[in-house]
Amino acid sequence: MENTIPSAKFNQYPLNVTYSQTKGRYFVAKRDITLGEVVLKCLPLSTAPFDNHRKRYCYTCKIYNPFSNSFKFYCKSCDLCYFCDRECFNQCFPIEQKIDEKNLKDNDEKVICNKALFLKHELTCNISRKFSSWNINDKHMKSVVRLLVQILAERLIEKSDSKEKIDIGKESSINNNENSPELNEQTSSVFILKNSSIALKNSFQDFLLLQSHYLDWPNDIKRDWLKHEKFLMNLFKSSKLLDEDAKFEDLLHMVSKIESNGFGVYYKCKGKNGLFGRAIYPYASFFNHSCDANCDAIQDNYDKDEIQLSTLVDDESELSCNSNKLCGEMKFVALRNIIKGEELTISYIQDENGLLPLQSRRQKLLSEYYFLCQCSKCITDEKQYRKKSKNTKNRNVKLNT
Ligand SMILES: C[S@@+](CC[C@H](N)C(=O)[O-])C[C@H]1O[C@@H](n2cnc3c(N)ncnc32)[C@H](O)[C@@H]1O
Repeated sequence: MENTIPSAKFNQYPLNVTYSQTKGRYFVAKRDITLGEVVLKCLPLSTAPFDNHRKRYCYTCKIYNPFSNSFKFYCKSCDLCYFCDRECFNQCFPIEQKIDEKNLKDNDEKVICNKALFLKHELTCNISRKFSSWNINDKHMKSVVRLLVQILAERLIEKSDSKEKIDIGKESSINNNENSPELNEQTSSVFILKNSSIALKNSFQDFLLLQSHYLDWPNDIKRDWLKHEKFLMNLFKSSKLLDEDAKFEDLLHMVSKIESNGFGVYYKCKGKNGLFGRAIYPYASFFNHSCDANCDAIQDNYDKDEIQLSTLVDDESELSCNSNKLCGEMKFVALRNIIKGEELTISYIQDENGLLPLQSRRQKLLSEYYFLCQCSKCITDEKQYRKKSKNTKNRNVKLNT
């Protein structure tokens, strides 16, 4: 793990990645940081809404509208990808909106397509349909696999060199390419990749470097997953998202990486937070947990209080979110002044008032994340606890003598 410290990636931020044997890789402040300062901004590698939230989540701009029953634009084939407006829909479905460049007038806006998004949908549309037939009640398992599908599609997109930029309107072979997950060169030269944010963008390789706790899983959890080995391996291999020689254990390590490093994605509505899915931000995964965290995550994109609502046709409340398309950007801010060299941490568990006792905190982290917390608060509390129980023992010995 210490060999995989990508410190150079974080040049523009006031942090470095370092390593310790007990806590793995983690962030430290490379200078003094002041309260409220942004220490890191990241874009997600992938996001997946929970099934019952998918109709209010925009596949393109990643906005969530809790006031809408369902967005009007969606993929009828998979019924999984919904879009908040036509512009977002067009970015994912460029064929229907193809513009003949010769007929384009000077003032006409070109349709800008997000090639990576288009390819991702092409690769996952079929699998998403088959996935709906997976008859399980385990919502957690289902949502983890949904996210894994999106992440594995990233691998193929990266292989296809998605960074090439070119205008839509040139001849495309996409129509002949409907069922093939193999991405040919012509396909990849047809779109503009829209990526204007300065937030850090992760890659599939970054995901692979994340920590897995698969080997620490209790047997009953392993058994639960094993029950679905045949269905899942068939699903991933038939869609070419997994290579033929991949083993189920490889898949379970990826599942564990999602569980140990995934972030809940929240919307804020009338002052309350609601969870609508999960996402993976590999660079943000260098934040270790602390029971007295000095940083917190803010997901700007989902803050409904900052997004204008406008009433559109059919009396349906829809988002007017063009100026807010942050594509799921998450930023991390300092919760207090932090001095150079101090570890930067966030909290993985809900204990806002710091009221949970040491044993409960550690038990929660062990059962949900499979690690024994070694944060400075737990170490201090543990020392005090030991001292107290030693004093009590001594007192009891004295009383008995
Ligand atoms: C999101 S990752 C954080 C980065 C990780 N240290 C690494 O090397 O990739 C979460 C994992 O880091 C380790 N970790 C995080 N906080 C910790 C803590 N307070 N004490 C011990 N280990 C911790 C655990 O192994 C946990 O599963």
